[in-house]
Amino acid sequence: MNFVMNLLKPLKLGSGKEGQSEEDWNQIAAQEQKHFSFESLVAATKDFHHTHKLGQGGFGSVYRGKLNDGREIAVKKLSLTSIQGKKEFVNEVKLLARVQHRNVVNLLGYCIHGEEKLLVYEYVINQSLEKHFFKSPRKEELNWKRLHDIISGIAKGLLYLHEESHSCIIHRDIKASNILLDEKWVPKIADFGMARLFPENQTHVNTRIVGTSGYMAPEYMMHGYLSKAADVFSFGVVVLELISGRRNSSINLDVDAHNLVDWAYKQYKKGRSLEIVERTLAASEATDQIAKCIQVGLLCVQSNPKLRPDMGRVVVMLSRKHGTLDDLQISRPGLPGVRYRRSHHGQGYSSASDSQSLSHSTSNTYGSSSGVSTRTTTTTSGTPSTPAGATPARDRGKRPMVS
Ligand SMILES: Nc1ncnc2c1ncn2[C@@H]1O[C@H](COP(=O)(O)OP(=O)(O)OP(=O)(O)O)[C@@H](O)[C@H]1O
Repeated sequence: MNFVMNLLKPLKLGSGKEGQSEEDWNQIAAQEQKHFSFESLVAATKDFHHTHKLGQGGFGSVYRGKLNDGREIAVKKLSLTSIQGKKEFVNEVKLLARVQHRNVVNLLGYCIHGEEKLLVYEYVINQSLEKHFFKSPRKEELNWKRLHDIISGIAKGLLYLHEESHSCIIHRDIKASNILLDEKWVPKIADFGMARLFPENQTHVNTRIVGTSGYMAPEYMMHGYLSKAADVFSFGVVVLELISGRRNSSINLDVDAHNLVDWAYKQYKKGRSLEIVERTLAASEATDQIAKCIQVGLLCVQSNPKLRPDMGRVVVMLSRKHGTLDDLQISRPGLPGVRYRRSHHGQGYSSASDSQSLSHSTSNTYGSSSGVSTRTTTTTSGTPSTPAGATPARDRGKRPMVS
């Protein structure tokens, strides 16, 4: 009963309200079920017809559909390798379905049909950031104002997942292809809870990935050290990618730099940070604001996770219309392949490059030399060494930290 009462509050049908009919209660209880029949999803997607397929992700295929009531949906058919029990799956989905924010893709419900487990999301029409922002030349509609709104929206969505939802959710795979855009270009973080639906002891699935090279914080990638700061790092990479129109892992930089993040930092140190700005954006008059956003991006990708701002601070910095961040010190960014060592002064990591020149580890497993954002799969035999007190990178990866 309490549970239903709580549900009523946001719907403004508060418990104190007189005349609450039984029908209302039933309706709300039914909504909470979040259950979709398999038949309704078959009908919505024309039997999962290939023309309805939106894409294939690490967790399964996604289909576009339309429900009888007119709602447009995206249905994710999870790969059958999930060994999670039905009850846990349902509990988890109900938990995730209560995660609701303007900048997070809405999970509408689920369906279990024999071995099949399906997730039903709101359909987000404008596809992913990745599909829009790395094209050259960019469309004029992707002007600075729009881009700034998108960056701020992602920051707010991440702040919500970290601090404002019922439990802290660390996404672990923030990247341009996991940010969808609605018809008004409002960004929505997708894939935010997939890992919660898979048990940690799951043996690896070929297609499943811990994170995406180029976006993963070095301390997480190299040592499995996971904290909210890992998402902050990935967010910083996305910011710099959107402003520059280049992928972090791209090797098409005709400059002496390991990747985009490294290049942006070097330009910043020389007082030439605006040189990384994408051509169409460079014409914008909001150069102060662009420069400030570059600084925010660079603050987020610092190698030492303790120096990165939390998302609350990021949101505040982005919302400040005037003023610079020049009083802030920005240290070296984290780079794949650089050794990280445990700080003597507390938990956390600092890179060898914080105090010395860059020293590359012998392993280049995580190097990005393909020019494409390479994804990294960790298997039982390939689990990175995990320092005491750190959350290990799991075989299944991407299990959000819940506090
Ligand atoms: N709610 C949604 N609305 C519209 N399109 C979606 C939705 N969810 C996913 N998609 C699209 O479906 C495709 C597959 O998405 P999915 O999240 O499964 O994989 P991915 O992000 O491409 O890869 P990965 O799972 O490895 O991160 C993508 O093209 C994505 O844009």
